[in-house]
Amino acid sequence: MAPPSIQKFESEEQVAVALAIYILHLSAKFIAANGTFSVVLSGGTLIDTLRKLTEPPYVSSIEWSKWLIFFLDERVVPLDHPDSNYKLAYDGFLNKVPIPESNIYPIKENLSPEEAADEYEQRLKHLVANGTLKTSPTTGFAKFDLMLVGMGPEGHVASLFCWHFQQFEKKKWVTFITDSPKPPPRRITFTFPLINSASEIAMVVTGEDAADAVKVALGKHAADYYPLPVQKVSPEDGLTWFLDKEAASEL
Ligand SMILES: O=C1O[C@H](COP(=O)(O)O)[C@@H](O)[C@H](O)[C@H]1O
Repeated sequence: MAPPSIQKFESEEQVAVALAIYILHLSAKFIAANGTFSVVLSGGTLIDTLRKLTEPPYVSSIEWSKWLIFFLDERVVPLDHPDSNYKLAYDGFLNKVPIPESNIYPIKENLSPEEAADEYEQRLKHLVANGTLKTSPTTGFAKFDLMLVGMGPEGHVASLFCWHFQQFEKKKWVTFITDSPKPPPRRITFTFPLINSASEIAMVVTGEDAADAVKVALGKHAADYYPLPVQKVSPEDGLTWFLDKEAASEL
């Protein structure tokens, strides 16, 4: 993999604009190549940073009907619950753009975390089998076009946390956690082999709370310590960090 591109901006507003332009170009590129654009969303602050895509001039420059939307991790709560990443994404982004409902893949409700993870993994495998999603020839996992990944202040990504075994999963595509250190405790999450099979990953990190973990991940001593989950993000084609001034303040 090529070294990551690290893009630093003066403000979160500038990150939002740069992210919209980056996504717009990838959307056009992948739709021209495959006819669709498969996008995986994190929850958290990332959703607000996508706001420029819903505004002129970007909103009318995208073929939204070709987008396919998946969720990098999800809290095992009803889809209309305030903790649901689907609800966050729907209220903040998805209901503002014309992506067909049938192209959006939330988790199934009323299942245990283990059942919800297995069901989502089976659905992804079915979408690979019927040609909706591509497969990585190197890993055999689904190969999403773009993952939009946020990071918690202690370096977690998706629902893969420090000191929790889910970050070491090698075979499953989607796994579950019932004791997440960040509430709510019951969640499902993509695993690192699935995350790292993506073509492109944008690590979108803003705010001073993230500065210490950004320093650990990208600073000159990054290789000296036991890696944070975020340091295991390593997609097949391209990794781009979008940082605002506060998040990059310790670099
Ligand atoms: O719990 C979660 O946290 C991370 C980071 O969220 P942020 O608010 O610090 O940006 C998020 O990426 C993940 O999807 C979410 O479930």
